[in-house]
Amino acid sequence: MTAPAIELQGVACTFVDKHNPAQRYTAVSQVDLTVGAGEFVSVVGPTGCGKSTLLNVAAGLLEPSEGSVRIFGEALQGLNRRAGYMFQAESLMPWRTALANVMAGLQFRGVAESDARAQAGDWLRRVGLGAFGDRYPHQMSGGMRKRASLAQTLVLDPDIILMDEPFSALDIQTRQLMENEVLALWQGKKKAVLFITHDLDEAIAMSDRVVVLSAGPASRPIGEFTIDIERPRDVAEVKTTPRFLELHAAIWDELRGEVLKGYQQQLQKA
Ligand SMILES: Nc1ncnc2c1ncn2[C@@H]1O[C@H](COP(=O)(O)OP(=O)(O)OP(=O)(O)O)[C@@H](O)[C@H]1O
Repeated sequence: MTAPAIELQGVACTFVDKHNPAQRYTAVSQVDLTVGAGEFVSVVGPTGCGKSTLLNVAAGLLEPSEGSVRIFGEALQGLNRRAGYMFQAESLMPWRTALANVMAGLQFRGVAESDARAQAGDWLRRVGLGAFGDRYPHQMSGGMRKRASLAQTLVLDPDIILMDEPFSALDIQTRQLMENEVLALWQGKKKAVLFITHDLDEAIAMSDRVVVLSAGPASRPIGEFTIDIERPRDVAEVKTTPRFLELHAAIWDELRGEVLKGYQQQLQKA
């Protein structure tokens, strides 16, 4: 049997309070989470519960205070070099064109310039930006910049893709286009995806499995749902199917109480 692409076991992350170093805050605790090779898993949960923390642990950007992280069966040490990331924030370098941005990762890896240029051009075409390689980020729309970021991530051919609310800044139509494009690309290559989102509709429409986190502190998975909706999917169409609505109701039932708790905590903090 192939080892899971990502396997978190008994993970806890405790932070020191910035304002009061004597205080500790345990964001997540007792987290077991796996993503199989080629599997698309979304994590949903109330605001501030620790979704990004878990993604950072899987990326090797944050060492957990407890527990273990295995990547394709091997203990993760330092950065996860089998993973590519796509975060909410802009990842493009403003002083580079779209093509130069997509080429950059390959060049850092020592790929010859002509080869890097050809591969980057190929990925720009695949994300619909073939004619825009010479544009700078400020000359592109938000959707185009996201496409370029996607090409920038996928050109490195990672076995694992980590996505933290990558489309949350986009308008709904552009967002649906991007979601469908990601699904089509994923369907072709079947990478393992760990996808963080606030949006339950998006999580269900995209994923093979949705994991629900409890409200913090010491947030942990409290529910796991297999999304048995056939593929290929169109994210807009799938939302009108009876099975989608059934799954949505079941997951929301689990999530609602936690969202309310998370909201109360935010109010108390404010
Ligand atoms: N480096 C850090 N130092 C201190 N506290 C941190 C640190 N990183 C995260 N936290 C705290 O851990 C908790 C979880 O944060 P995280 O960003 O993982 O949540 P999230 O679920 O991704 O949030 P959101 O839904 O708002 O994006 C929050 O209370 C946050 O303030």
